[in-house]
Parts: sequence; C-alpha cells; structure tokens
Amino acid sequence: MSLKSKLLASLLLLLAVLGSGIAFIQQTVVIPKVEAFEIDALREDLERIKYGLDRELTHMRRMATDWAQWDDTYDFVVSRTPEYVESALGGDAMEQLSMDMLLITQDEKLVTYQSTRALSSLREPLVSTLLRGPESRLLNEGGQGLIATPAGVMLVAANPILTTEGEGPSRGTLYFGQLIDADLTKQLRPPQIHAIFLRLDSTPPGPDDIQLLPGSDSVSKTWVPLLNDPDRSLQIELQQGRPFLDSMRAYTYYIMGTIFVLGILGSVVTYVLLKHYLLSPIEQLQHNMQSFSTSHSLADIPTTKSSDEIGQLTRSFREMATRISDNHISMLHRQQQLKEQSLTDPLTRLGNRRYLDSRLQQAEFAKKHPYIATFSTDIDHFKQVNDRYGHDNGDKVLREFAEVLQGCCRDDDCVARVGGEEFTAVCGISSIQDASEIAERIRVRTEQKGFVDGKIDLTCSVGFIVIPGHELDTNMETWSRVMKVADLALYEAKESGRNRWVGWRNPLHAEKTIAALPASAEELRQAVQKEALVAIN
Ligand SMILES: Nc1nc2c(ncn2[C@@H]2O[C@H](COP(=O)(O)OP(=O)(O)OP(=O)(O)O)[C@@H](O)[C@H]2O)c(=O)[nH]1
Repeated sequence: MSLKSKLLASLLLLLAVLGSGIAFIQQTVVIPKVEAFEIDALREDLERIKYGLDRELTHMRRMATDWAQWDDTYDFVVSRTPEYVESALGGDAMEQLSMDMLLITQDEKLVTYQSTRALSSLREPLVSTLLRGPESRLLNEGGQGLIATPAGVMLVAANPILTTEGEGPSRGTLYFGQLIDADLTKQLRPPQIHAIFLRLDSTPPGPDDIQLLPGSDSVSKTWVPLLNDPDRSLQIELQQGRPFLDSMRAYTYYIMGTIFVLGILGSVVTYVLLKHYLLSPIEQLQHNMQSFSTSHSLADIPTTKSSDEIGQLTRSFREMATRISDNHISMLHRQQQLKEQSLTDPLTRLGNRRYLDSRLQQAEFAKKHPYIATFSTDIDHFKQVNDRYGHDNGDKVLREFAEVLQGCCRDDDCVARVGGEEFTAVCGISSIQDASEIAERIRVRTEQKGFVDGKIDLTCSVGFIVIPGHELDTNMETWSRVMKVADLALYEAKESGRNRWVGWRNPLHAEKTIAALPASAEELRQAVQKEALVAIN
C-alpha cells in the first residue's frame, strides 16, 4: 500500500471517527438531555392545565361566596319568595353567569335548582349526587372541587348561605356547577398543544404518564382526584409535538453537516499540504534513489536547500551516494586495473597467455583476414644470457625482444609472452608470402638489435603456420592445435641450426587444414611426407 493510499485512508478514517463521535455524543448526551428537558416541559403543561382548573374553581368559589352572602339569597332561603328566583335566576341567568348549574339546599333538602337547558333533564341525578355526600367534603376542602356526575365531571364551588356581613346562622348551601365540556376544554388549552382531552377515567389518580413517541409526538397524562369517587378520576391528556427535539435535530444536523464539510475541507487541505511537503518529496527521493541505484550518477540526486527533515534526508542520501559513487568509480578503476593486470605480462608489458586466448576467442579476429599466420618464437641460447650477464640483464633482453617483436607486427596483431622466453604472435595477413616476410623481419631485427645497449648480440628462431582465415573459429581447441604446430615449427628451426625460421601452410587444394594439423613431431613428419602440410620457403 503506497504512502498516498495510507494517507487517504487515514483521512477517511478520521472523518468516519469524527462523524461517529458526533452521532455518539448526540445519542448518549444531547438526546437524553433534550428528553429530560421535554419531560419537564410536558409536566409543566399538565400543571398549567391543573392550575387553569384551579383558577376556574377559585373564580366559581368567589362567585358562590358573593351569591351565598347576598341578603336576597339569605332572605330567599328564609322566606322562599318566588321573586328572587324570577329576578335573580330567571331567563338566561345561567348563560350570563357562564355556569351550568346553581343549587341551593337547606338541611340537605333542595331549595332551588337552576341549570342550562342541557342539564335540566338531569336535575334529579345531579341533586342526589350532590346531596349524597360531597357537600361536607366540599365545604371542608375550601368549598371547591371536582365531582363525577351522570353528565360528566363537573367543577363545583359551594358556600354556606350567610348574611352580607358573613354572619350566621347558615341558612343552607349555595352551589355553582360547571361541566367540563368542549368550551371549557378549549379555554384551558395552551396554544402549542395539538389536542387536549379531559375525561372521566375509571382508575384512581396515579403518577403522571409522559410518553415521548419515536416520531415527533408526545402524549402526557395526569389524573385529578374526584371529591365523590376515590376509585375514579379526571384524566387530562395532552397530545403535542416535540419542538425541542425537532430544533435539536435540526441544529445537530446543521452542526454535523458543518463539521463534516469542514472535515472534508480540512482533509483536502491536509492532503494537499502533506502531498506537497511530504509525499511528493518522498516520492521524488525514492525515484532519485531508484535512478541512482541503476545509473550511479549523482545527477539523479538534485541538490536541495530545504531545511526540513526531508531536505536533510536528501542531503544525507546525496552524501552517501557521493561516497558510493566514488567507491564505485574506484572499484571500476580497480577492476579495470586487475583485468589489465590479469591479461598483461608484468615484465614486458605484452599480453600474456590469457590475453592471447581472449583475443583469439573473439569471432571477428580471424574472419576479417584472408590468412592468419601464427608465429612461435624464442631467443636462441637465452639461458647463456642469464648465466653470463645475470638475470637482470636477461630480463632487459626479454623486454627489448618484446619490443622487437611488437615492431615487426601491426597494432591490431596479437603479440603475447606465453612462457619464460617464448612469445607468440598471431597476425592477419593477406598473402602467404607476408608470413615469411614477418618471420624474416623478426629474425633479422633480432640479429641486428644489439641488446642491453649493444652489449649482447643475440639471434632468435621462428616457427609459424599459415591458415586461411575462414577456417578458423573461436574454439580454443582449434587454436591450441594451431599453436602446437607453430611450436613444432619453432622446434624444427632450433633443430636445424637456430637463427632461422620454419613455416608451413596448407596445400592449396586442401579444403580443411585444421582437421589435418599434426599433434606431435611424428605426425608432423608424416603430414609433411603426405604433403598435408607444405613448407614455406
Ligand atoms: N631473465 C629471465 N630468464 C628467464 C625468464 N623466464 C625464463 N628464463 C630463462 O630462459 C631460459 C630458457 O632456456 P632454455 O629453455 O634451455 O632455452 P635456451 O637457453 O634459450 O636455448 P634454446 O631455446 O634451445 O636456444 C632458462 O634458463 C630460464 O631460466 C625470465 O623471465 N627472465
């Protein structure tokens, strides 16, 4: 995986961690907090409804007090004058009072019952409900409360009938009653609530029940006790939306979106900066190192002025590469030297046997000449030079003889010292005659040389063989046979008196000389007898 891929993967991982972190915080911290807040707010809404009911009851109670401590009411209970009913309670008095019922009792007996038209038919059950028990509780508990009636739950306020000064004895009790109907419910409903239900519930009052539904709705319920029925209650149910959650979600998505966009922008900027300051220089350095590893050229590692770690790394690498390059150059130089040394005779600076072999194995060498003459030569009685003039002078003689030999050959001929005082020259020639001329040149120049500043006169013997160039190949076995014959020719020259040359060639009609080459003096003799080899004169 490349550095670039790793960097991209890291940035994507960072974004994923960021997104997951935000979602985790939303789920574990923000939403629970919002829900707790919502529950508090819903509880407050329920309390507000209850407070609305209380306020309405207080208002009714105040009205009941006014009416019950009114002298006309007092007189009415005492004298039962029908004028009171006509003047105070007649017509649409109930509608004007916004009450559903007015009841006056005395000694638990009905004095008068006034109601809206809707409740007129329920006179008996309502009166009996009120007279059956709640009266004392009603008065004990402040003169107001909720009562279950056959018509539904009713807000009831009561006050003893007294004089205007509030003096007794009480002549009875005055009740105001108001059914919890659609109008009252509407009046109690706060504006943000979708739906409100106030209904008689067949269970006793219990703790508030607040449910936050998965969507965007909530249902909250509370129960208010009834004065006349402990086993039942007034259930208040509110259905409404969850504006806090919606706002929180909207804000969270806004924040998440913003963080995500900023994260992407940050990642892009980070990627661009890291690519510019880190990845590209590293890639460049890697590319340079690869190029250097194949070329060993310092040009592949440009200099840098950057002072950061990558700049320092590049400089360190350049220093290391400089040392490697220097070592490489000196190693190549040394290799070349060793190669030259391994192919050069240290005394005469001519090529040695290995040099001769490597030259002869080159395909072009023989092929580009019509004939190849292979000479084998050495100095006559060289042992005596060492014996008489010393080994150092013997060495000098060998060096000077090497120069003579080189001077008799062309530059592209192959001249080598193959043994102590034995030399081989392989020369490309265009006619057989050239070979005898070279041999004679070697002989004459040696004879005339005057070795070691003219102090030593010497002669040499030369043996050679001429082979058509096209017959020779790069096989060393072939060349060994050729050189062997040249050695035999040299031997012949020595045997026949020294300071002379002996050379052979193939008969002109022979197609293959190489195959017929002799391997010993005996074979040579036979080859000459059979005219497989012809002496050159
Ligand atoms: N100074 C010196 N002498 C060498 C070197 N290599 C070989 N020799 C001597 O060369 C001499 C060769 O002697 P021989 O092989 O008997 O032949 P020769 O004396 O030249 O006699 P012919 O070749 O038969 O004429 C030996 O004495 C070797 O010690 C060398 O590198 N330096």
